[in-house]
Amino acid sequence: MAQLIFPKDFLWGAATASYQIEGGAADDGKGESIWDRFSHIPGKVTNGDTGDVACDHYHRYREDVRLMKELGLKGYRFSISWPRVFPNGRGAVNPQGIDFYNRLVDELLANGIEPAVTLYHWDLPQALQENGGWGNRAIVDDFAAYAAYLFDVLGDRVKKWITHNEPWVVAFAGHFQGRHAPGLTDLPLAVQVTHHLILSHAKAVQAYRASKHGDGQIGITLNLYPSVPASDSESDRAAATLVDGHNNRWFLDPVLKGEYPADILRLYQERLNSPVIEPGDMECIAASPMDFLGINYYFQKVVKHSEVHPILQFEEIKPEGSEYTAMNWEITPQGLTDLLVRLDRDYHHPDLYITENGAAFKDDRRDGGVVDDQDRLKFLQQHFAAAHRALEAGVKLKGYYVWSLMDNFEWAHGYGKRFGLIYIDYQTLERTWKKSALWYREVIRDNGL
Ligand SMILES: OC[C@H]1NNC[C@@H](O)[C@@H]1O
Ligand SMILES: [Ca+2]
Repeated sequence: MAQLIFPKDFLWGAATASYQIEGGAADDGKGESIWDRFSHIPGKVTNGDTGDVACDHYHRYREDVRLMKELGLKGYRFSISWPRVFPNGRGAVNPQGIDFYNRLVDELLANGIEPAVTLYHWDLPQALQENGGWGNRAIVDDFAAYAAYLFDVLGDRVKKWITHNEPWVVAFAGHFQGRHAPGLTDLPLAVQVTHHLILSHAKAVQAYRASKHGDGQIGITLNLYPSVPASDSESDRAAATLVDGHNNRWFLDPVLKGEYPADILRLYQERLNSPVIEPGDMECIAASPMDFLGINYYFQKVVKHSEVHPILQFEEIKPEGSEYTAMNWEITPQGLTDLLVRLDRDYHHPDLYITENGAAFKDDRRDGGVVDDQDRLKFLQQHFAAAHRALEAGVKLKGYYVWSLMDNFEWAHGYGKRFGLIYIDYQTLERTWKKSALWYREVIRDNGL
């Protein structure tokens, strides 16, 4: 019998994303995405891995839904490949592309699994990137039109929508650090991209409210983490505040309070002359309240002051004696509790979903026909317990999607980093259960642990 019982109707789920699992990168009329382009540039992705085939979910989705059913998932979070639906980003729809998502949604519903759809999880149509992509303000209307089309076609059956996945990563990994598509290294541009992402989120929310199927829930997913000063020195505490502003508050404040945080806005506008905010933008953002906040949680960060960059004056440290995942991320379950309690306190008690939490480990041990991933099972156990502590503190946590349903393309790391509850053999595409999946099935059945 479980000791930690979760609320009735708590939504236990798992998450994936289109470019990471679908494959079929040029099948049935799909257009090129910026990740198709980026992953084929030599040196960008470990081992030269690409999403050409991935888990071949595009062809194997019925088998994968069957696995979700066996897992007992209540919900499944997945993303739609914009260029599979609009090969050129706008204009003509690809009927075979939207047909795939219609079939997937119907298969989920037929198996009693609630779909949660992410509109954008990084695979922008390459045709739009040719026009400047997220750096060109015209993208805001393209995104709103793309969203409105999906609300119209899928909105009768899909009642949970997420506009963006991790806008910080889209903006800064893709336009400043250069380690993600489109591989740019321009900080003022990255900040301008954050504004276009947030504005496009607001326009999509407004399009949802205006759509004939707008009776569901819509939100955004942010990658958030507590930032802890490495010492109690003034400079380290200032660095932690800067990281909290740069990674967390810059996104939380506009989507939940309708304004950018003053400290970060001043820093960016004085030092970067960015973002350009046009008259009416902030009113539009403030006038587009959402129904829930999605949180992707993996770690907390310990930061110290650093001159490594003239503006982003912080550096992460890796505490001695801690446990780390295969991504070299410190394992910090208490950070999840602290984050959830903080969000509840500082942002007026919003409905929250953990839209991603999970870990990569080597997954190189077998126990009979099952992958013996005790480290992932323990990671999830600790983080589910941490979420339960937040529930006990009154946080309105409504559900938890484990990242990920299956091993998949981990962006610049390729296929070498395995986050799945289900193991993928990339030679045969065979799916194999891991012990963490068998354990998760019990948690869902008992609604607790
Ligand atoms: O790094 C693990 C995950 N993090 N959030 C976004 C996903 O696409 C990643 O695979
Ligand atoms: Ca518009």
